[in-house]
Amino acid sequence: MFILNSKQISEADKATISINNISSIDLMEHAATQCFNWLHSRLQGQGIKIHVFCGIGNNGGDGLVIARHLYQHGYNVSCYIVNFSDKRTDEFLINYNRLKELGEWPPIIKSEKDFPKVAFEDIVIDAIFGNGLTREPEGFTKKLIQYINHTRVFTLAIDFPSGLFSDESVIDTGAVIKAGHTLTFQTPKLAFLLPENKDFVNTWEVIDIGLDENFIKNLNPKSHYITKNEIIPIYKSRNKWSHKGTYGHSLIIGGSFGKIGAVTLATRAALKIGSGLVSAYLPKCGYNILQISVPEAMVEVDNDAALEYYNFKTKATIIGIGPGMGTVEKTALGFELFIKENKLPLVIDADAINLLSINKSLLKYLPKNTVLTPHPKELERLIGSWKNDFEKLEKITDFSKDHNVIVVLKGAHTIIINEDNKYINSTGNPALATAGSGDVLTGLITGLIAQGYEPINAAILGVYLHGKTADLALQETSYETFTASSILDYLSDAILDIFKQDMDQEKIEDDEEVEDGN
Ligand SMILES: NC(=O)C1=CN([C@@H]2O[C@H](COP(=O)(O)OP(=O)(O)OC[C@H]3O[C@@H](n4cnc5c(N)ncnc54)[C@H](OP(=O)(O)O)[C@@H]3O)[C@@H](O)[C@H]2O)[C@@H](O)CC1
Ligand SMILES: Nc1ncnc2c1ncn2[C@@H]1O[C@H](COP(=O)(O)OP(=O)(O)O)[C@@H](O)[C@H]1O
Ligand SMILES: [K+]
Repeated sequence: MFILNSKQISEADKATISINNISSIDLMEHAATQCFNWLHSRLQGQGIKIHVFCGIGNNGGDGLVIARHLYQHGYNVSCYIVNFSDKRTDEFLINYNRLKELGEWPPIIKSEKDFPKVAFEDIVIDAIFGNGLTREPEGFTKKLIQYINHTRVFTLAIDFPSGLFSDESVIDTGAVIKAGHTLTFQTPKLAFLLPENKDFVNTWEVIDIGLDENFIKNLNPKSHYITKNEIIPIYKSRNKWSHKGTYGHSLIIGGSFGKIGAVTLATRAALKIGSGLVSAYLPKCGYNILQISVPEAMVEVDNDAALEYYNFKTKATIIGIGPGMGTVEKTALGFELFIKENKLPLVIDADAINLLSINKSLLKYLPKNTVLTPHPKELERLIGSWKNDFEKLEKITDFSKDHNVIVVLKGAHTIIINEDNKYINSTGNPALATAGSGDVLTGLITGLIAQGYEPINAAILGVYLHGKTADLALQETSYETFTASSILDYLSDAILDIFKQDMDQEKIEDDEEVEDGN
């Protein structure tokens, strides 16, 4: 799924209206009716108090459509116009009149004294600002946003939590709605997927409002939200005549005394994702541990307690390096020589990233399309600090271009950056916040590259499956009891799930839905 920026959304709106011969007012009616249906199917006519706050642009227009449907269905609704400007859009005015024709005259909010009483147990619909936000809300509008947030009432945001920009950082964090849920139009917004906006964006879902898909594709958007639809074409099925040589040889390098588990987990992961052969190269102290816990793997050893010589004989297709490796001096020196001489594709994680951060002159030796998998702290050591999440993405993009590498920034929404392209993962949950889950990811990506996946596709697929295991597990286990090994227990389910069709939950409420039109 593409992620569009604010300008691209406006262009797609306009193009859809002219290409598909649909009027702007009908597009709004269709979009906002879907929001009403969403709420109606959940409330089923309950008498709960609903406050609809409408701005004076088209986001406000959506709010007016929703308010009209709510009135017509007998809900206990109050609608208000947040008069932050005397301008009005045509679509706003048409829907304002349609509401008045029902005998409902929304009061105008012009200052703090006009704020209505909102109780914790009510519902607020936030249709104040959407894609047309040009600057931070100020004055009484900002106060209203703070007032709504202060009540801690459940807030359903239409398109955007008001005050949030789609592709730039919020500076005044006191001027953004803290939405309980956001119904956003056509595509996810980059801002929803960044940790700095966690207080404003809770859960969200995309409402397909029928913008012209060909037009959107031709915009050539560089940001992608990775869901099952993007994974299906990446997945490679197996050929009847293939053999283990077809699926490559992964070599996992890492481990140090006390951290043999990290390299063991990565080795198991490379095997479990289907690498034809897997070898591990680790300090001698880990030999028995690895041979016993992963009997399918071959093992070569270095010095006793930490890597030093990197003199393995394995002829690998791909090397995954770093888990549990440590950064002691002799390991750092050996690593430097290894990187300078290595010609094989690499997946670089953990301490291998830390060693590159200490000695950045080594970056020029990395083969093109090397995959680096930092968590935020490792990233900071590598590229320096950032002022906000958008600057962080820019810095990673520059780093990716300068060094011809792919960066997998791990997090709640892991972001994969390959030059100008961003791929943001949709799967995963806090069950993955457990020791060793990053080591497993390294093994998965390595094992996929071994099988012939392009590094970028290996990163996208590996991250998606890694997250999916935790999502599937939560149907039968708790967050707490899920460990890094559980990722591998659920890996098969995650792969099989790629080809399962999801039931459309919303279909259940079909009977309740309102057709477009007033
Ligand atoms: N057919 C369509 O187009 C469809 C559109 N749809 C809906 O339209 C929404 C976009 O509508 P929109 O472009 O009218 O922008 P919106 O967010 O309502 O507000 C803009 C107004 O606010 C003003 N303003 C901005 N910042 C401000 C600030 N800090 N403080 C004060 N004022 C500020 C700005 O004025 P200006 O910046 O020019 O001063 C302008 O007057 C979109 O999110 C979706 O909900 C859907 O129905 C689908 C079909
Ligand atoms: N809240 C979360 N939601 C989704 N994924 C998460 C969450 N927390 C952690 N993860 C995932 O778990 C992994 C943790 O990796 P990392 O921090 O390197 O762990 P470790 O060093 O213990 O192996 C990453 O893939 C990350 O995306
Ligand atoms: K809004």
